[in-house]
Amino acid sequence: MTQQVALDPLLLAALDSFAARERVLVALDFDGTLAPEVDDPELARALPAALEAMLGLRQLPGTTVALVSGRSLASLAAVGGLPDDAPLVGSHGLEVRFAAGDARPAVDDADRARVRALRSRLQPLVAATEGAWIEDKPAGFAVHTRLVDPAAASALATEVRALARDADAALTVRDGKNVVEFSVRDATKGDGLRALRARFAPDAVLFAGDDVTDEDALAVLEPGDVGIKVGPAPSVAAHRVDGPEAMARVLQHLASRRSAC
Ligand SMILES: O=P(O)(O)OC[C@H]1O[C@H](O[C@H]2O[C@H](CO)[C@@H](O)[C@H](O)[C@H]2O)[C@H](O)[C@@H](O)[C@@H]1O
Repeated sequence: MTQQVALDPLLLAALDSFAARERVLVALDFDGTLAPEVDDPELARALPAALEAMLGLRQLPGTTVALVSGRSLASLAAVGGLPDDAPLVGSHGLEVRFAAGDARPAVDDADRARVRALRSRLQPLVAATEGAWIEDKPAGFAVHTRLVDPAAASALATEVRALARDADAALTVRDGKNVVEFSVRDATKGDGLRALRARFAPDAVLFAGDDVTDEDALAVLEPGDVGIKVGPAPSVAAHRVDGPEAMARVLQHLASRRSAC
């Protein structure tokens, strides 16, 4: 199926140049980029072709494959499909794991107290909205509205944003796909990608993502890097693909070219 997706010639040329670099970092958003969207985040998985290509790339010399997600590190590790030693960035850049077991606590007791206080203020509103639910993360939580009637979802998003601002003016608030996220820390995926670049010292980085928060990572790419927007939304990325199936095709092409170098 993914073999039939045609990729733009300019993207193919960029992938071929990237594949020939000695040390590369392939850093990928998860939901909406590798994994099609589903109602239950715990059931999201990368498309098999994408996972196979990532696992193949990991075996090649000078090649680091990392996931960079808004999910908590624990959630990303659970659904990501990569081995335990794969680098992961969770919580939109806040939680960083370079290798198995080296993740440091991302929050302290004061952060946890702020999260608890905020959650207790917002929880009754969420509980009163059919289909809405809260996903907990180390530095905050996400209010999911995917299964909520659209008008009610919009009203809930407005209400929880206003209540949260009133409760804690220093919060970071992010809008995602059918989700509003609150964090007591303000890291971004750009911070996460910078940390990966500093640790693995690649000659070039490829980053792909579909959502607004992925723009922070795309914005810190450098000359010679490859940025790919997944989907139709506005982006600073130089390249674009339609969705996860086309992204799987990108990874297959890259794995094939790099293994031939
Ligand atoms: O940065 P990402 O890897 O793209 O993660 C962003 C958020 O993804 C998850 O929520 C989204 O995907 C769910 C599964 O497809 C979907 O049900 C939900 O509507 C989407 O918003 C995840 O649950 C969040 O924690 C991530 O921040």
